[in-house]
Amino acid sequence: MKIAIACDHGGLRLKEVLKNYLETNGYMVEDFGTYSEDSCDYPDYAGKAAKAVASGMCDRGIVVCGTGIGVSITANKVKGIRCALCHDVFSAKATRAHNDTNMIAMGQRVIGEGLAIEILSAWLEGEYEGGRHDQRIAKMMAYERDE
Ligand SMILES: O=C(CO)[C@H](O)[C@H](O)[C@H](O)COP(=O)(O)O
Repeated sequence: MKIAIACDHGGLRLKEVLKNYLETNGYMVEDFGTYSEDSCDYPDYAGKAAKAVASGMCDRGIVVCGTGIGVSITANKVKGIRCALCHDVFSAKATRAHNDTNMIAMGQRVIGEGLAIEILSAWLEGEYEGGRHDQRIAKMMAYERDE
């Protein structure tokens, strides 16, 4: 599985931790930056990762900023993206099972590294349940087409 990852200056340290976890566990990682703690604008980086997932270049995406909010809003503006902001393991599992999310967002200023890794691991391993959730996702995605 190939994973797109991106952050702003407020998420750089956590992005590096998550990237290291992914590479250690056999995932391919495409890092869309940022690469330093110099102040920058999160849409520039979260947008690139989201487009890589939407185009099929990457299978899933992870975005990190201070709160996770700015990067998740940005990612969800890209057609085909369902990005969940998760700061607990229950939500990470539920959003794979019910929402079939293809991206996850986290905030470096909100949670610690150990919890972030547990959340990421649960999300990566989580399976979409299908069934009653199919029609809900279809209705959600229809808003992209203004239906
Ligand atoms: O987008 C955010 C808030 O929703 C992120 O937390 C950013 O990382 C944050 O806004 C950056 O703030 P800074 O004061 O420029 O470091």
